[in-house]
Amino acid sequence: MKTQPIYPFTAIVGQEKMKLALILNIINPTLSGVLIRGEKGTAKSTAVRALARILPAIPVVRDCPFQLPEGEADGVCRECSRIDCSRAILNSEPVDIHTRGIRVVELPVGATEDRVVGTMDLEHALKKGEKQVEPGILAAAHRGILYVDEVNLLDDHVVDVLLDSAAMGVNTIEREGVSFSHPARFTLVGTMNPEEGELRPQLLDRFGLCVHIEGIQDAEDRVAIMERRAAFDEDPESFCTAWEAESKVVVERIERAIALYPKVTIARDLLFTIAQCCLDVGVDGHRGDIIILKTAKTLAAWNGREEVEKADIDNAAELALPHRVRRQPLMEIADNVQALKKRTATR
Ligand SMILES: Nc1ncnc2c1ncn2[C@@H]1O[C@H](COP(=O)(O)OP(=O)(O)OP(=O)(O)O)[C@@H](O)[C@H]1O
Repeated sequence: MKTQPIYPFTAIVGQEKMKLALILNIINPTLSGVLIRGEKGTAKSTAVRALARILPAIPVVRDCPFQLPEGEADGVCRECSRIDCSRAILNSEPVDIHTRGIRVVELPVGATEDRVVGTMDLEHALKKGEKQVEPGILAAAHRGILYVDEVNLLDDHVVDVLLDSAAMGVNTIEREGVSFSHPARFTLVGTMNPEEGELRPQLLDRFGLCVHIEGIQDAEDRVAIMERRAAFDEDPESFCTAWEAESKVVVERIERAIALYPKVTIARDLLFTIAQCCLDVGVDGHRGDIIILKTAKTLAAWNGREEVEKADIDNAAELALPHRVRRQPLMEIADNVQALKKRTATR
């Protein structure tokens, strides 16, 4: 089946911070996702779909509702009696593996906890002694990107479940003491317009990175957006071909960074720099410190280095701190660390 052309990632004008936050989460999925706060129509969903499109394809057992590759399959398949392929895997029969692109799964507005987590048919379990599982959105999102538009309008409990899975990489479906777990490792991207209500600080804190996004103010760049979009709509295939070489450069850089990340080191005095930065802006808890450290290492890898520099910490703090700072009621979330420091100094 021919895939629909998607507006290319590299053709997105500006919005560098958002693009970088997305890329860093692809390189290092333990960054626990990105929250994109701000205006509508600023290429948020375009960027996510476009990034997924250029990432290397992955092997998946055909029709597996848990998106498993063959090697990861056994543990889950033993209990996934509903699916024919699991029997084949357990009997060491050949299974049909296919290669497909990274998926972007969108969480529908008003999704319930059952829809997100999945459900189990208890009657079937009691009668037949087999777990009959109805996989949820977290199963569909495994090894892909979960895009949650207007995350601030979701039920708090559902957001909690999403953030738990994003942090632990596992989802557990539980009914009356019967439980079923499956891997659920995905890049979580939440978007929200703060004018429509804030997320609770406890939930904000669990998004690894946060970027503020607004419409581009430069007239020339706005013209570039119009021209590029018009060119894409007129002839999507030629437009994508024209941007292919640039996309390849980004993908190769991501692949090099993924390979380099485990080798990245940081000098101990820079850990003190991170700790002091978090103390200066008044962060609750320690997630901020830990995420700055991981982000700084990921930035070093993205920049082709095996050692973290002070600039990586400054850039990481811009992405990891704005949503983690203690605020007074009705105070807006600051979008840069300088503003945070100033605010703390005048308290
Ligand atoms: N910086 C940009 N570069 C290229 N195209 C852009 C840019 N900003 C917006 N667009 C274009 O504007 C349109 C809206 O973008 P998109 O749907 O990605 O916005 P969004 O931020 O996801 O909006 P919403 O919050 O309403 O879901 C698309 O046609 C997209 O190509």
